[in-house]
Amino acid sequence: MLYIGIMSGTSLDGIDICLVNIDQGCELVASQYLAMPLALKQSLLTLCSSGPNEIQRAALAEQQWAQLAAQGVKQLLSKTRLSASQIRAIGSHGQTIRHEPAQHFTVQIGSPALLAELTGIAVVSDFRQRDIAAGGQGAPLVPAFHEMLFKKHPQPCAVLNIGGFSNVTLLNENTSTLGFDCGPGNVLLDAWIQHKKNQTFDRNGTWAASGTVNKSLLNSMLSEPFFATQGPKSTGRELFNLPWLQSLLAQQEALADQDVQATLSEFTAQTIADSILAAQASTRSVWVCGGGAHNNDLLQRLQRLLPDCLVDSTDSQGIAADWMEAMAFAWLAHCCLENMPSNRPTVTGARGLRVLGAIYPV
Ligand SMILES: Nc1ncnc2c1ncn2[C@@H]1O[C@H](COP(=O)(O)OP(=O)(O)OP(=O)(O)O)[C@@H](O)[C@H]1O
Ligand SMILES: CC(=O)N[C@H]1[C@@H]2OC[C@@H](O2)[C@@H](O)[C@@H]1O[C@H](C)C(=O)O
Repeated sequence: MLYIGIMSGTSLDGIDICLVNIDQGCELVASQYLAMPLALKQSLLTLCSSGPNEIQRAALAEQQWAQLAAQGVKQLLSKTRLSASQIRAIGSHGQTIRHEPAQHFTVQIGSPALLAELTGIAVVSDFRQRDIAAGGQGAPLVPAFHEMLFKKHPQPCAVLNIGGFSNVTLLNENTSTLGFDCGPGNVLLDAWIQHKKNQTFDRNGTWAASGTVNKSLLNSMLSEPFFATQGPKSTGRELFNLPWLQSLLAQQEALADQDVQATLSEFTAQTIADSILAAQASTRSVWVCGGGAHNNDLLQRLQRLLPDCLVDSTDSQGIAADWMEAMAFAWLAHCCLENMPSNRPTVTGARGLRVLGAIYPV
């Protein structure tokens, strides 16, 4: 059965759209990336913190987001010569603009009704709400998908997504799947290079590699209480953002800009390595996906901090690192339509297994 998965992640770089065939597994058929137009990126970013007239701004931004996503779906259908009627459903994550699990809410916008109307395809969306209602974090949700994809791979292993934030799934054939957000992924690296060099990201981590890690800044970042807590846990831009970094920098001696980037890269690698070792010290392979899988500097630091593990992209396992999350949301839509629970209570802390998603039929 053919499904479309759409992910618009916390990096706000763009919308990932993929076409998959779901049978026994989940096979990637085609994909389409749409860069986020600057004005929409700015509107969405502004909605990530409180401000005037939010409801109106959110309602307008989600219409623009749905128009863009629908355009991408049409491009994908035209290049694969498929018609809307051949697609069972779209699984659309939408765009997270708030994530406050401690206050029992998370907000993803993306007007699934408009997306269904514009594409003529049923849409499954609002995946996080039921898990939150059941007392869970509502994130991360990809662990069930990783569990399905990697069940035949040697375990114990970890599947690591480095997107705006990083989250890990720990698989061990003898125990229940674990998973949690490790902390920032690319979000601070992106924010710092944007602030200092007006570039959207540090390609291959070259700028970070040119700097020197500052121990004092590193330790002050690592002392953030989020890192001392065990899972279930998830995080977002509410906690880790440019002002968070700047408030720590204000307590330091002045540092060269590239040294801050190097320290951010080391910090990101260390929070990931520490959380993998704390939760599953027996891990021997770490399969990396998400945009951070392209950051050589970050992966080298991670490999150095995890000397007993093989750290490599999921590409090496035949699973496209860039499309993992979009594929996951196609599969989550399938689970919803088949009435299959897709949260993992050991990951999110929900009271039990739940079928996730709301259906917007055609
Ligand atoms: N060649 C590269 N070198 C370094 N970093 C890269 C490269 N390509 C992508 N990235 C990073 O990956 C980010 C995008 O990753 P991704 O698309 O996985 O994020 P996302 O979907 O927003 O994530 P999530 O929802 O998991 O937080 C970019 O913002 C950039 O920081
Ligand atoms: C609330 C939210 O959007 N969280 C994202 C974010 O990006 C990475 C990490 O933080 C993860 O918890 C989650 O996304 C993936 C798709 C998940 O739910 O598994």
